[in-house]
Amino acid sequence: MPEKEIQIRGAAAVVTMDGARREISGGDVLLRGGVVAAVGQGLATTGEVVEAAGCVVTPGLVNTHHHLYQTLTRAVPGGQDALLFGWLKTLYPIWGRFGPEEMFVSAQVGLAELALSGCTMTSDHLYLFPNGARLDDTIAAAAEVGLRFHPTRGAMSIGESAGGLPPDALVEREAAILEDCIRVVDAFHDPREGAMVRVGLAPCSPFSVSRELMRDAAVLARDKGVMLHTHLAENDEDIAYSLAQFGCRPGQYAEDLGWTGADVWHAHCVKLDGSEIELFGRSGTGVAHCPCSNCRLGSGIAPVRAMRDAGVKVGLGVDGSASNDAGSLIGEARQAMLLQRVAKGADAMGVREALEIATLGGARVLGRDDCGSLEPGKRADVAVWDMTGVEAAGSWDPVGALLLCGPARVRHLFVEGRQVVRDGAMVTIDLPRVVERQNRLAARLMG
Ligand SMILES: Nc1nc2[nH]c(O)nc2c(=O)[nH]1
Repeated sequence: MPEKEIQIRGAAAVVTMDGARREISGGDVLLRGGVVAAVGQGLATTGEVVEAAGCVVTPGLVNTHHHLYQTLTRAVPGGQDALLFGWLKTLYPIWGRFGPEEMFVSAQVGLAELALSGCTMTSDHLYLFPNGARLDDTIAAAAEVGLRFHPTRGAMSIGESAGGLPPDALVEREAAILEDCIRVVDAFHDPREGAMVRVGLAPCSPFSVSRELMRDAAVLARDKGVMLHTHLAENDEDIAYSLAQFGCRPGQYAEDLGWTGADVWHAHCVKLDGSEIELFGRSGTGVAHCPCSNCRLGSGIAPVRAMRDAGVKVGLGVDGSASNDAGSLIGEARQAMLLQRVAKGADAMGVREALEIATLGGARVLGRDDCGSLEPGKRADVAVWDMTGVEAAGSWDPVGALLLCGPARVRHLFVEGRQVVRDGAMVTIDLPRVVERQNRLAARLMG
C-alpha cells in the first residue's frame, strides 16, 4: 500500500457521501496509506498534488453485477433482438468455446472499461468453466488492472436434458462445483478491512441449477463467511419458470433455500412484487440493479423507487457486456435515474440519489463498510471527473451536470490510493495491446 501522500486539490465539488451528504466547494481530498486521510478545504500536504480545478470528485463507483467474460461476445447478431432465454441459448455454444486466455483477456477489457467510467470496485459472476477456465483467470486479470475485485464462483448444474436452459455440455457436477468453491475461497478470499479480493458463491439462476445446489451453496457460504449472489426475477420468462418448476414465486424460492439476508444480493429483480420487496427490505437482502441490460433484453423496469422506499439495499450493475453491451458504470447511473422517471415521473429519482446508489449503495450491497464514501479512514477509492469539456459547458451545478450532461470518462481514478487512470488513460495495463489481443480472440471465435 502506498505510504506517499496524494492530495486531490481544489475541486469544483467533492461529493463525500458522508452521513450529512456534504458537498464541498473548492474541496481537497488527502490520500495516505491506502485510506482517505482528510477531506476539506485548504488542506496542507508535502506529497504529490493532483490539481482538480473544474472537476467533481466522487467516491469510486461500485459495480455489483457483471459477467466480464462476455466482453468477447458483444453485439452478436443472433442475440441482438432476443429476450433473455433466447439470447442465452444463442450465446451458450459460443461461450462453450472459451478457455483460460479468453477469460483473462475479456476480463481485462471489461475491467479497464469500468475503470475509465469511474468504477473502483466490481463484482463478477463467472458461471461457466469450459476448457480449463477457472475463476483464477479473472482474479489474475483484476490484480493487473488494479480494481478492488469481488469475483463470485458461479455454476450451472441442470442442463437441457434435465429441464434446465443450458446445454448439457456446459454444466458441471454439483460435487465438483462445491469442491471448487471451497478451493477458491480458501485460496483468494480476504475478509480483512481494505481487502482487494473477496470471493462469493453464485449458482447461476433458478433455471440452471438445482434446489439442492442452491441450499448447499448457502450452507457453505455461511460456513466460510462469504457472500451469496445469483440472478433472480429477471423477466416474465423467469417468473413463469419459477411458478411451473417450483410452484412459487422467486422471493419464496429464495427464502425457502436460505437465500435472503445481509450476506445475499440478487441481480436484476425486475419482477419483484410488493411482498418480495418487503421481504428483501426486512431481511437486509441486496439488489444489483442493471438498467441498461434490462432495457436491452426487454426485461422491464425494476421497481427501484419502491425498493428504496422499503429500505432495500440497491447497487448498480452494468451486467455482462453481451447484454448491455457497454460497461460504463457512470452511464448506468444516468440510465437508472432516467428509467425511474419513465416509470414514476420526473421527480422519482434525482442525480444525487442515483450517485448514492452508484457509490455507497453498491458498497453496502457488497458488504463493504470500508468503501463508498470520502471520509477519513475509508479506503482511498476516488474518481475525479473533468467538468470543463464541451459536454458540460454552460452547466449551473457541477454535481447535477455529472449525470445530466457528462462526461462519460474519468480524468483520474485511484484505488487503495494507487492511480489506475491518469488523464483519461489506463496506467496499470497497456490497453491498446489488450484491445488488440481481445479483437484477435473475437475473430477466432467468429471464424
Ligand atoms: N442478464 C443475464 N441474465 C442471466 N441469467 C442467466 O442464467 N445468465 C445470465 C446472463 O449471463 N445475463
